[in-house]
Amino acid sequence: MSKETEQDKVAKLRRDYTRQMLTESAVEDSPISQFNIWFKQALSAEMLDPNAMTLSTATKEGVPSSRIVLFKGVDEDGFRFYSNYASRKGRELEENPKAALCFYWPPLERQVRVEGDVEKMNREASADYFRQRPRLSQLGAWASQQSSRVASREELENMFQKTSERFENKPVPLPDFWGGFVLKPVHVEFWQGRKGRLHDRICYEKKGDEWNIFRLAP
Ligand SMILES: Cc1cc2nc3c(=O)[nH]c(=O)nc-3n(C[C@H](O)[C@H](O)[C@H](O)COP(=O)(O)O)c2cc1C
Repeated sequence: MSKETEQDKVAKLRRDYTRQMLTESAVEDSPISQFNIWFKQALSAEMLDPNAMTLSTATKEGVPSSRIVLFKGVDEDGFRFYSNYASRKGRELEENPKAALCFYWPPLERQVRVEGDVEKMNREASADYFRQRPRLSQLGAWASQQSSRVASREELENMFQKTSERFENKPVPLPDFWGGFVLKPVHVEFWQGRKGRLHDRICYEKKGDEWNIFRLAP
């Protein structure tokens, strides 16, 4: 008999989802209200980084890329996050505003998917948020030309040092290349893991000002 390889072990990794269920009649009329309920439960559950979400963007040719960013709030306008406008994601959003978000909360056996168009936040709102960031993060935003090549770690640290000296004893202002984004959802899906892979998938799709609610096969 041949020995089980690491690859075989990986292929066998799975678990059953049995904790909860989700039905069309139990969800809120608005996906934002439904998200707020689930996010509150995620915050109360034992897990690291419940506010980490995968953001997927694409070039105008449709070449996709994904990375984690931190969720910073939501209201009827959309889901908020912050980044460098000149970064890869920033450049992709400039040429193609369509994007998707994905949250995964393993202890709750839940996933939330959000799709829509992304807009830049207004400067006052970005500045309000930037003021609340720790000083080191504010300096880091100035020091890092996010997603551009750097020759070495040393170069990065030198940039940080120069930035610290530049703003010594002064408040760090909002860089013009940094700020918030708002993803305005048109499609939101709530996924609850269920037994035997018969998961619940309840979706919201925007039609005018209304949200249509329907179920998808798992
Ligand atoms: C837990 C976690 C949180 C992160 N939060 C942010 C964030 O809020 N904003 C951000 O620009 N990058 C954040 N990053 C870094 C991004 O994943 C990514 O490396 C960076 O934004 C550059 O991506 P890009 O080259 O695709 O633009 C985070 C990474 C991790 C792992």
